[in-house]
Amino acid sequence: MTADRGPGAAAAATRDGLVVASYGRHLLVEDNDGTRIRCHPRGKRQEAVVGDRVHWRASGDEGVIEAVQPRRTVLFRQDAVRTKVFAANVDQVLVLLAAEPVYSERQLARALIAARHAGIEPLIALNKRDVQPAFDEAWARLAPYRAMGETVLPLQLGDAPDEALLAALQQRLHGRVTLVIGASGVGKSTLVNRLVPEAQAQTQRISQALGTGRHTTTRTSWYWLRDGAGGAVIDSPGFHEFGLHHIAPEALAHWMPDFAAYQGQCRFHNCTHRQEPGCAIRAALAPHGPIAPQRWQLYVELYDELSAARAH
Ligand SMILES: Nc1nc2c(ncn2[C@@H]2O[C@H](COP(=O)(O)OP(=O)(O)OP(=O)(O)O)[C@@H](O)[C@H]2O)c(=O)[nH]1
Ligand SMILES: [Zn+2]
Repeated sequence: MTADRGPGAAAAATRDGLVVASYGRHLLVEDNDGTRIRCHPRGKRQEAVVGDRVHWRASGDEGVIEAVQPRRTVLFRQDAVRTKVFAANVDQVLVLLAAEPVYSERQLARALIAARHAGIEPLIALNKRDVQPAFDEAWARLAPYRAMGETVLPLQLGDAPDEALLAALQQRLHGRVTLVIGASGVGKSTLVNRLVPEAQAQTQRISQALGTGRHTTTRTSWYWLRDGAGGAVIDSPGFHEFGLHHIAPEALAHWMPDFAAYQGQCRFHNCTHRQEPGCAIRAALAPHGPIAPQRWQLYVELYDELSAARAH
C-alpha cells in the first residue's frame, strides 16, 4: 500500500488490486481481501484489462485506477484500425474447439501465432467427443498441430460428461492463469461452469456490481479456480478475429513451430518461403516432408496480408 501524497488531505490512499472483469470503460477490481469494487480508469488513454495488477483509490463508493502495473504478458490483436488488448498476465491460452460447429483452421492458426508471439503457451481442447463422426474428423484435422508439438486434449462436457477427460484438462490449468477462447457454441460456458461451479452466481454478482445486467455475455471475467495454487480462468466472449498486424511478415515463420524447425536451412538467408528456390520449408511439405500443405497456404495468405498492411 502506498501513502497518499497527492493534494487533498481527505483523498484515500492507493491500494493494490486485480482487475477481474471489464465492461466497456467500467472495471471490477478485487482488493487483496477479496472485496470487489467498481472502478473507472483515470484518463482516456489508460487501458486496464482483466488480469492487470493496478493501483486504485477509493472515491465515494467507487474507485479510480491510478496506475497499471507492468505486465508480464499481454495478448492483443492489431488490425488496420486499432489495437485491442484481451487480457494481461496470462500464462496460457486455451483454444476451445468442438466437433461442431466445424472450426476454422485459419482462426486456430492465428490464435496460436498470436499466443506464441506474446510468449504465452497455447493449449488446444476439442470438445463434444460424443458427436460422431464429426469428432473423429476434427481430431484428424488437428494432426498437424499435434505433430508440431501442440497439446491437444479431447473433451466431453455435455449431457454425458467424461470426468477423466475434464480432469486431464484441470491438471493443465492447475496454478496457472488461463485465457479461454472459443467460437459460439463450442461449450465455453459449459466448461467454465464445470471448472468453477459458482461461476454463474459470480457472474450475477459481477453484473450487479457493474450495473450491466443486460450485457452479461459481452464481458471478460476472471474466475478463481480455488485450486489452492492461484489458478484462474478468464472467460472472454467470442472467438476473436486475431489481427496480427503487430507481427512482421518476415517473422511469421518463427512463430509457427512446424516452420521454425527449418529456420536457417533455406538457400537464401532472407527466404520468404513463398517461391524462392532452395526453400527448406517448401521442400518439407507433404508428401515429401512433415509440413501439412494447408499450413503453407495459411502462411502465404498471412504473409501477403501482413505485407499489404505494411505497404500502406
Ligand atoms: N453433444 C455435446 N454437446 C455439448 C458438449 N458440450 C457442450 N455441449 C452443448 O453445446 C451447446 C453449446 O454449449 P455452450 O456452453 O452454451 O457454448 P458456448 O461456447 O458458451 O456458446 P455461446 O454461449 O454461444 O458463446 C449446449 O447445448 C451444450 O449443452 C459435449 O461434449 N457434447
Ligand atoms: Zn524458405
